[in-house]
Amino acid sequence: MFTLRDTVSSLAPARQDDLGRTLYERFREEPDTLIVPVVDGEDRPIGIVERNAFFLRMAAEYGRALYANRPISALMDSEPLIVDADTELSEFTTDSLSYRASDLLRGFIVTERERYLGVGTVLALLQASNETNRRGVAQIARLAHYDPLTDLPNRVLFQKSLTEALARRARKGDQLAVHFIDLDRFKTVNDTLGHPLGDALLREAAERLRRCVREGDTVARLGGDEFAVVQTGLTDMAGATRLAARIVTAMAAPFDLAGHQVVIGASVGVSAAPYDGEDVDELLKKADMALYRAKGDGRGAFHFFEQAMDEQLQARRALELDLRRALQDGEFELFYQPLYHLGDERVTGCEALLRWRHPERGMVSPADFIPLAEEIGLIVPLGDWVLRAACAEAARWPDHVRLAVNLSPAQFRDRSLVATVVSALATSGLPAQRLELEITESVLLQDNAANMTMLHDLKALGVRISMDDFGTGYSSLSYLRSFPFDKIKIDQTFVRDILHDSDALAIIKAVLDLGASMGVTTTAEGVETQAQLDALRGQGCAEIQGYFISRPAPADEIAKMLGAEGERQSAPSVSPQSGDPPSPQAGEDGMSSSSPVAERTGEVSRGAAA
Ligand SMILES: Nc1nc2c(ncn2[C@@H]2O[C@H](COP(=O)(O)O[C@H]3[C@@H](O)[C@H](n4cnc5c(=O)[nH]c(N)nc54)O[C@@H]3COP(=O)(O)O)[C@@H](O)[C@H]2O)c(=O)[nH]1
Repeated sequence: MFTLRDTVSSLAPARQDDLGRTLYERFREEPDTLIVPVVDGEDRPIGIVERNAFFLRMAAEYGRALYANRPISALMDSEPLIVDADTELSEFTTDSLSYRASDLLRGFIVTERERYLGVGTVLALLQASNETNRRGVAQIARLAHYDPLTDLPNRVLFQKSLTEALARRARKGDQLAVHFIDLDRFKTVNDTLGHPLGDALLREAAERLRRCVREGDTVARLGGDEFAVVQTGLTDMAGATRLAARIVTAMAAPFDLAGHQVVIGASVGVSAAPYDGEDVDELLKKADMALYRAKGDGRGAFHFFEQAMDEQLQARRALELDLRRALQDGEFELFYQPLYHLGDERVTGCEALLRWRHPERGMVSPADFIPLAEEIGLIVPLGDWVLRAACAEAARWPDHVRLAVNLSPAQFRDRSLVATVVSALATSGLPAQRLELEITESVLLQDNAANMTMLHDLKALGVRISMDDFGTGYSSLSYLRSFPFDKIKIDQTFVRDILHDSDALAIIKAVLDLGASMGVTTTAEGVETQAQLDALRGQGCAEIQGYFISRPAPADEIAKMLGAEGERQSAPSVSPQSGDPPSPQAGEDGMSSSSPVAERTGEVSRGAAA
């Protein structure tokens, strides 16, 4: 066996490029790692293989760079060949070896999740290669079926075991269960205590799983913190329930990691044969769906597959595909809802609210797609688009009208948020003082220190920061102390109840007092009636937002309304003679084709004329 050091130092200095040095440094940190060099037919090193998929992929890149004798940077952007995850290792027959070897020489990338395949491929390469590499074959062969960290069967062997167990089940006529297990807080352990302790945790988790099952069952590590069990010889599902519960209990017990007591827990999804199918892929897919539900139910639980999950997942997948396409196809648009100053009696700002005009579904509410966009990471490009489009629009409004934009916690995780805001302001020419960014306390709940730094950076630009949905979270008050917010927006649930719930009124009064004592503007959201407006005015509320003033409206209607307002000499009154609440037939703002927005906007204009 060779070390990476040997491999790298055998290369001409010009070839010891940045990537080589990176690999070298990483290897120095984990010197026990199995390293096998891969050479081409003429004994030239073309890469290395290591048990970690990251290195394997880097090795393929490295080999590609060496082969082509070009700098790595020139190759990073080229199109990689992604090997199909379902390719069977048996496909690597003698005849296909040279073909596969040439693939590596051209440079292919093994996806991170399919390590076994990478190992299998390299095995094939090694077999095809010279005597030097044959020494690595035995170790690599074991890696093709076992996870080196836990010594459990890997995904390939697991699938093979499940296939065999299903065939036995069919002969005997008994039942079988597949348990998909995902550790709940493993990533936190890895991130906070480091990878060596993360590895120790995985080894201990594997040991606990081994102790949970009976002889004849198969426990496997599928990758990362995912494990699976094939439970055989069942007469009914009670046995599967007992095993799933046993696994949850075993994983809930604290792990002792070099003196650190760590509690993580696990979620389990279960599918069963013959009820959920007789096919390996189908059973795995259904156990995975059940696991998704178990995680959604708050983790540390198990769930059996139910048909409804399949339908929900299909619907979610369809929405996800549509959502990814929608941004490219320009199906998103922005509506704006005025914020009205009760003292000045004029519109002092507008909140940008995202709308999705779907070609078949019609208007889709942001409440229905923003959580999904957050989950799949699409909120970052979508949020960028919102910021840029809204700033460009607001730059055309009168100078005293601010723009409010909602930010998701996921946009803070991206770390490029401040740069995006700077760029949106610069491109649009909107002064920073006219931009208000609305965040909820969840931004401060997650990764508090980093998010707080970003908030301070944004404030330093001159941008205003509002605390949205105030009163609905866990500890809003403590968050108010932790950051100098410019505005507090009282959640609409309190405004809705202001007239008939003394608690809601008391909370609103308290928040208004708090805002006044802190010198922070307070805005009441969701004002729908004159009576609510009067009650808020009576409590000294400065600014309101809600259907009573205007529903969210398309940009051109808002521009017209602001233009009309700007032309007025006298301040408008927001006490329409009728004082009617919006019609219940009016429909959701922007969610129907006959928008009531113009009507409500007209009402503000009518107020202006009054
Ligand atoms: N991260 C982002 N989140 C966004 C963006 N655009 C919207 N959102 C969030 O989606 C949620 C639902 O928004 P929407 O359906 O637009 O609802 C807003 C208003 O229409 C509604 N509203 C306003 N006045 C009234 C009223 O009088 N009655 C009533 N029943 N509803 C009213 O309230 C929503 C505004 O909420 P808020 O943001 O808390 O001010 C919502 O959580 C949006 O934040 C986006 O671009 N990015």
